[in-house]
Amino acid sequence: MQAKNMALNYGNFRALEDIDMDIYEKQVTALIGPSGSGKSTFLKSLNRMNDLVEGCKITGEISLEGKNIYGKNIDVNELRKNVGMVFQQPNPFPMSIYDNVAYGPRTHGIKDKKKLDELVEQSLKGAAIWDEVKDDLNKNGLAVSGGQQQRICIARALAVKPDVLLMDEPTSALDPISTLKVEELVQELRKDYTIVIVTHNMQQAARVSDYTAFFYADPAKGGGHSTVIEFGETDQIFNNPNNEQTADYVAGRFG
Ligand SMILES: Nc1ncnc2c1ncn2[C@@H]1O[C@H](COP(=O)(O)OP(=O)(O)OP(=O)(O)O)[C@@H](O)[C@H]1O
Repeated sequence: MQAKNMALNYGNFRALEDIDMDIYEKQVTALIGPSGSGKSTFLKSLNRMNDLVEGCKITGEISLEGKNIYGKNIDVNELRKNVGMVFQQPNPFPMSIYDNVAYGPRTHGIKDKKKLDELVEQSLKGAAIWDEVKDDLNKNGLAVSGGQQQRICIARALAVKPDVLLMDEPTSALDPISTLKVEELVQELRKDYTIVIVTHNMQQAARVSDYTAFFYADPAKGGGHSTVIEFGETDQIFNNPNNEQTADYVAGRFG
């Protein structure tokens, strides 16, 4: 995916501006930056989740495989099938584990039981939770641990076979062991998916990502007007940043 001269307003509040960024295929891109620097806002722009926010206006371009996702004739349901999302709080639907994962394929018209069984198994395996739940597929998706719920949500996102997976602080509500499992999973998933992950955890960004974008709102601009002030390979951003704010932030000196 690619953002070109992208800017976003919530009403009169200019949250993001001058965003030019490549999101490389089958790589993990981490979005880091202080609270309120627009990381989630940018992430949600990548599958048009901000369409649901009244007064939100986006200019410039965000493209998926060369096609502007804000252009004419874009089917937003199709876009969200290609660009899936996992949220900060695990949010399984109040239904069985099986139905959670089969939900997306069913809404896209797949009814065949054998096909659905296959997809559910594949997706739960893809989310590294099959072994833990395979004998309990009828159990309510909310009746398992938070870490398992999050992997069920990842399986639910994988079930519609997206190209891109957006993850908004996917481990911030999880214990350290579940966090590690999700981090290991991200390492596995990057073989097949393009992943964009928002994280406040610098070690996590350094561990799981190939590229890192540092979002920053210059206080001199009086709030908002956030932009990506540095983008590069994660190693470079963490070990040899070009920008003073990036260096201070990754060293934990503010934020
Ligand atoms: N729906 C909204 N309406 C108005 N302003 C919003 C809305 N959502 C976010 N904002 C503002 O946009 C700016 C960017 O917010 P955003 O949540 O994207 O930042 P963030 O970097 O993800 O923060 P955090 O790390 O705290 O989650 C903030 O100033 C926030 O108050």
